[in-house]
Amino acid sequence: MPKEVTSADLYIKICGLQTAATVAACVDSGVAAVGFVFAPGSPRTLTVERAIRLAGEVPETVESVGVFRNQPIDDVLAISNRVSLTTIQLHGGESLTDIRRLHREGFQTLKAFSAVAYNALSPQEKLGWAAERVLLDAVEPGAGVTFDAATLKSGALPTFWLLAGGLKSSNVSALLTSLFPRGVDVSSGVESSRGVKDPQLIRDFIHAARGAVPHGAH
Ligand SMILES: O=C(O)c1ccccc1N[C@@H]1O[C@H](COP(=O)(O)O)[C@@H](O)[C@H]1O
Repeated sequence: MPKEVTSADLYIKICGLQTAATVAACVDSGVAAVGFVFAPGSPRTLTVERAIRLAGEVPETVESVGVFRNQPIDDVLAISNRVSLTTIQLHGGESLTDIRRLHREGFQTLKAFSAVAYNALSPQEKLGWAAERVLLDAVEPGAGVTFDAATLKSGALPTFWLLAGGLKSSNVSALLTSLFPRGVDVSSGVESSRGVKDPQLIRDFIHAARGAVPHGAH
């Protein structure tokens, strides 16, 4: 996190939402982004029809993010347009060329890498991603598993990067003040059981994350 990031501009994304109540808990708490999972095989995967209804509850000031993994870019674009998403998060082997196409189509992007995969990029490859919004995660996204975050301390990181992977209200503060990402993304850590989001756990997480950084006026 650039050291000047304050509680007002810390980017907090809550992912895997499936109900109007949890969307409202996020929006009312002033998150930067809410995530809807379209990658198949997750307990959080929702239908396009339900996502359209939920995205309709998200104000323009909050990013509506679709989460995809190794799906054809034409399909990603079709879903994103139907749901009126603002942002596309990609968790597979998608390339910078794919990212640039999504930008040309008017979407913001988040490109996820496992920390292991990101660390294994060459300096030239890291340079290619340096200006993109990148999310650094554990190897299995959405599993609530942490990774050795110290491995991120030695190499070059993009200007805008988010930390994800096993975050919860009890560990987010220490990780924010140790790694200084631009923000955080959480799914499992705000669930009462796998795939089931809890509005109070969402509020607790946001409170804990904001408490870790200097106070800033909204
Ligand atoms: O949440 C999912 O099920 C999911 C499925 C496929 C790709 C990404 C997914 N979620 C992303 O996983 C990370 C961290 O999740 P967790 O907090 O460790 O459970 C986050 O970036 C979600 O957007």
